Amino acid sequence: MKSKGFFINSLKGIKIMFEANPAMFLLHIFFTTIHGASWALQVLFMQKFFDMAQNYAANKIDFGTIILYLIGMGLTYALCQLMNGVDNCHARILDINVGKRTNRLIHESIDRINVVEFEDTNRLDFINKAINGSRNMVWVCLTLLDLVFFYTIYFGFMGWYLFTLKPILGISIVIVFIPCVLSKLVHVMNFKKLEDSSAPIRREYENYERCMTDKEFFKETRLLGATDFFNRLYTSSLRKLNRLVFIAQLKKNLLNLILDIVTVIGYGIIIYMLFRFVMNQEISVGAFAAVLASIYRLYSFMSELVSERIGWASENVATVENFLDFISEKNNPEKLMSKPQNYDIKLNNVSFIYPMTDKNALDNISLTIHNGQTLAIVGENGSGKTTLCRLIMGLYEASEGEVTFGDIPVRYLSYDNTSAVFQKYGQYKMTVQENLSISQMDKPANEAMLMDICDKSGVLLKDESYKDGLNTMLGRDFDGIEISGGQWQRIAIARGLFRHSDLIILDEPTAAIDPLEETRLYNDFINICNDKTAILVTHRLGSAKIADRIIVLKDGQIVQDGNHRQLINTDGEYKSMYESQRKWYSE
Ligand SMILES: Nc1ncnc2c1ncn2[C@@H]1O[C@H](COP(=O)(O)OP(=O)(O)OP(=O)(O)O)[C@@H](O)[C@H]1O
Repeated sequence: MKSKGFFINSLKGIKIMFEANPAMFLLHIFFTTIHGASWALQVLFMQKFFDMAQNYAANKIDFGTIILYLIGMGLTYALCQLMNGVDNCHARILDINVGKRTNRLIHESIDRINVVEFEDTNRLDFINKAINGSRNMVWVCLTLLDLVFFYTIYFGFMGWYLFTLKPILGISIVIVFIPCVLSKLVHVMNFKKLEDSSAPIRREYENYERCMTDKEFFKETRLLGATDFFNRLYTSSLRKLNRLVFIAQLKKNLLNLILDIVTVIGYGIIIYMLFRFVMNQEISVGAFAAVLASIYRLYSFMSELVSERIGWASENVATVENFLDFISEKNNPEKLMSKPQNYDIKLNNVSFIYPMTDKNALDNISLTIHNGQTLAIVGENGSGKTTLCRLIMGLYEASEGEVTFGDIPVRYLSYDNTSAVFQKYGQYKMTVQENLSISQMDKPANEAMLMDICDKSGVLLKDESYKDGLNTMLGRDFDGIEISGGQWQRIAIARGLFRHSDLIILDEPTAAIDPLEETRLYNDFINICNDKTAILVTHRLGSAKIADRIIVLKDGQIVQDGNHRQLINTDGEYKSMYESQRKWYSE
């Protein structure tokens, strides 16, 4: 799709900035305008002061008058510095203020998208850029606002001022600045090329660095004695990157040198012209001094605008466009309907394919799960168990066929009254109580109930590690305690059990839990789940026995369906899996 460009995206962003806080936005425009005008005023006062100083030397004015002009010039200097500070500081305050709105917009948009989109790396890339865009938006928009209300005022004034002094001065200054603008533009373009070509190498060496230093990897890397290996790979990709940067820097510096020489020659010509004009009394001494002092300022504002401001904005405007596109997407209607009473869950010829893959993860599944039933789903790795659970929860939409609760398609239903313990569960760095009651923070927590759930899930609050009971902070990030993988899993189970639900899905909830506790938990599940529909995914077939019904998945299809007794008496997938696990324990 064609990019909408800097202006259109900035205008859209400016609308969001205005809506976030109209008063603050207008105040910023006011400050920026005064800031631009203050530099123009300074040039005028400087000319006046030097002209008056000449008059004073010729005894045309008294000392008091020249002092007044000196004070006036000092005040315009002070105003410039003051407005510089106020403008910059207010821009930061505006950024924080608008940030509240952009953050909310991005979080609402993320909440609206289909969960399956997180499985698509292109889409993930887009979302990450949109998140960056939400942070960059204010600064990209401020570039446009400053261009209009600061730089245009200052450059416009200087153009007018020089032109009225001597038209040739105005024109020469523009000509002298062309090499400066060109060099900055070439630099920005080269930088972009360098970024594009170095991005994969950068990813490569960051990956090798992570393999040596990241908490997740470094123990294994050290144990395997692979540090040297990664170090070599790291050094080699760093060398490639350095070479790219060196060539880009060399080109940039050579170009800068040539263009700087052109600019210096141009300066020399302008100063010579100024000298001639003042000697011929075509311009005043004050105008000579004011122009001389302003050339440097003009140059620095020009290079700041082109290389820093516009350069940065043009590099980042694409992320702002992603942000604006993302927040205007309306792809996923809000799930609003409540579930019907005593519903059966029906899957009618359901198939599902993950984005960017070409094979169905689930293939033409038809299944009815009766209200209140406990269903175990078993099968080899990759047979589709987790995917089936996600479709039943309504997190993913079927590619073909339909999942219904009663007669209502699951995509129209809210997630209320559905609870789950995920295979990859969240480790929220919060207190035990917050971890458990995260699904109903708007209601006061029932402490007795929380304690009971902790007891049932094996979260041993009396244990000395949970020194503050329910208020114990978990995770080192916020000075909490570190707990083991199995203990985190028990917290996740407790969270799943605490949530009020008529459907609970447990996707391998006990993989990290010791066998004794696991047996106790499964025995308790029967009681905990007796008034709900429960779906349990497990690799340990001994625990599948507690279910009323077991289905066996293979290559995305149901290959067996029955209770433990029926399946164990039938030659098939379940019996062979069960026998092989049993042998492991009995031999
Ligand atoms: N994010 C994904 N993107 C693409 N394909 C995926 C993704 N997740 C799973 N798959 C594929 O879908 C199929 C089913 O995966 P699923 O995770 O549902 O299996 P599973 O039975 O739960 O496996 P396990 O027992 O290992 O947890 C597999 O072939 C897997 O490769």
